[in-house]
Amino acid sequence: MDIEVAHATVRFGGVRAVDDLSFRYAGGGVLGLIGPNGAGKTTLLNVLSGVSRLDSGTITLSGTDIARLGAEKIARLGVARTFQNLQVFDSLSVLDNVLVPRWALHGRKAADRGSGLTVLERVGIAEHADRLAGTLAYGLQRRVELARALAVEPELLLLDEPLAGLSHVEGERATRLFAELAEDGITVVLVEHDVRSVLAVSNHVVVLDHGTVLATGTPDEVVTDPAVRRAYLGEVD
Ligand SMILES: Nc1ncnc2c1ncn2[C@@H]1O[C@H](COP(=O)(O)OP(=O)(O)OP(=O)(O)O)[C@@H](O)[C@H]1O
Repeated sequence: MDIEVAHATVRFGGVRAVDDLSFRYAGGGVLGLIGPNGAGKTTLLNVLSGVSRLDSGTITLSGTDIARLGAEKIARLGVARTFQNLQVFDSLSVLDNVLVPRWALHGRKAADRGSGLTVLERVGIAEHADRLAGTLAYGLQRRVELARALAVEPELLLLDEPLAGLSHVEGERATRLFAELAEDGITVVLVEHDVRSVLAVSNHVVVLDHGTVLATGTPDEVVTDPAVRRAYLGEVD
């Protein structure tokens, strides 16, 4: 899914969380979004998914201007996301956690057990289908959350800090899965503090700072960018 952000601005009182931000991504693969704390990464995901509104500017997804659409209409365009803090229904089974969003978006017929199990298999938790989601270990709950997002069969998948709290092994497994999802044709936008993992899996990286683009390019290009090295490593020219 092609993403075009043009002069996007989101204000919170006096703070410009996103400040006249513009970039274009042709879609497919993994777009890594990195930047220091408070750079505006989550706010950008929020406007891409309709959780927050732009104050000015436009965001176009494969030709559709979403700036004034609500979250449900954006979801119907094929956009799904995960959150920094887990969004899992603790008291529902793992299977029902994926069937609820399928039913909500695609209707009752799309919410049969078999289709739910297919999604759970994709993230490797089908064996836990009938357990209450809240009883699973944290790393597995993260996978339930990812399964909930995949359940609606998105074209664009927005991941906010999906590796936070995972062990090294779980993180590597998750990163491999993101690459596979991209190979399946889903455009993945990855916001993540673990820069090494972002650089390893992304085709293209946008580095944000103070709500605007500090650098953009391939992983190799951004790591050698002097502005990025200054922002991250405190290096001087
Ligand atoms: N709801 C809000 N109300 C007020 N200020 C906010 C709100 N949400 C974000 N901000 C401010 O906007 C700026 C960008 O925040 P945002 O959470 O988008 O950054 P981030 O890059 O995701 O940061 P982090 O890496 O710490 O999650 C910060 O200065 C933040 O304090």
